Amino acid sequence: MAIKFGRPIEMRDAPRRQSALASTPLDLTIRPRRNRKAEWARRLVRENVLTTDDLIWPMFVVDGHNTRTPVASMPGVDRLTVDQAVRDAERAAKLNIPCIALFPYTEPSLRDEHGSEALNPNNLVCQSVRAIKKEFPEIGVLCDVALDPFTSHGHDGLIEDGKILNDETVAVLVKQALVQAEAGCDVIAPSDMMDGRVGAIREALDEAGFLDVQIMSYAAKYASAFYGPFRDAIGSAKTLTGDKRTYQMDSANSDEALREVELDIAEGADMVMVKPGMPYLDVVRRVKDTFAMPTFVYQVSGEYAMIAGAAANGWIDGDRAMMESLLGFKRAGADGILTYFAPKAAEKLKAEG
Ligand SMILES: NCc1[nH]cc(CCC(=O)O)c1CC(=O)O
Ligand SMILES: [Mg+2]
Repeated sequence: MAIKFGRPIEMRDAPRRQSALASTPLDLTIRPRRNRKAEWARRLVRENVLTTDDLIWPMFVVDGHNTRTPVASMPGVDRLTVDQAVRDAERAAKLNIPCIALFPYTEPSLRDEHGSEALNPNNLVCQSVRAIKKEFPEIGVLCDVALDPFTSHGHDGLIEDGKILNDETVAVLVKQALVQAEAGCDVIAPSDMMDGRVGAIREALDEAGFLDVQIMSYAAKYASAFYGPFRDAIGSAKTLTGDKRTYQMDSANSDEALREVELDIAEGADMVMVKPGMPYLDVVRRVKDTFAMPTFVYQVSGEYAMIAGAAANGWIDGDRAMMESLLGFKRAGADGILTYFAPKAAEKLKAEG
């Protein structure tokens, strides 16, 4: 079911012919439509642009060989075995996408209460980083730091008596970050929302000599229903007990986002992120205006699924909705966007020249 959207209807500069619709013109000095009268004029006054430089491509990796498994709730997104992740990294490099982000689907048998597999220097993420950096050293690789892909309970941290422990979790996250840096990761991205983890990770990275490894903190990360498809993709949807509201933020708040971002900057974050994206554009704008930091936004799995799913049904024009949503992040002040649309958007931008 293809959607047909309009051929361009442009205004004419020539005086209108006599027609039944003609009437006396309104006495308007200011007619904002003049600046929209033709594509060249719209281009001239356009305030924001999306370029390939704005994109970070998140990928899911899984054990095995030469296999791509579709994620049912994310049409167009696959789980990739390491060799296939390298192929997609090649596609990213060819498209000039600056950075990719890696998320593992961990075999259920490797998940435990403490998320021990996160510290295995040969886990899927570390294998992928090594394989990708070996073939494509010029592409940036970002690694998520959190325990949820590795825990049997699906939480980002350690649990005791039903409570997520902060400081004990931070100690494990520090080790996870070091293991990833050792594997060659360029950007450490803590997504767990424990207090104090950015400072602890920065200190440990510096002590270990990883002075140039950047930290992009998921600084204002909300407890969101839009993470559903991601949890399918990494296999934590079925195992997750309860919700993440004691560590991820309440969606009613935005002053709190500023306090969270301020702390992460003080602790050494090089870049900050707001997540999810579309329901939180106001937060992106406030963060950018307040701190003038490199500010990123994550268009999360549920946002992707809404657009890709509606497009697959022929309910919206998928390409246009994709580009409009990405430009919206730029307009809100984001310097970059983590989005599953990255390869598609980059291809479109390339084709448009
Ligand atoms: N801490 C893990 C993590 N890192 C990124 C996402 C979500 C990304 C997406 O939905 O696309 C999540 C899920 C969660 O917090 O439950
Ligand atoms: Mg915080």
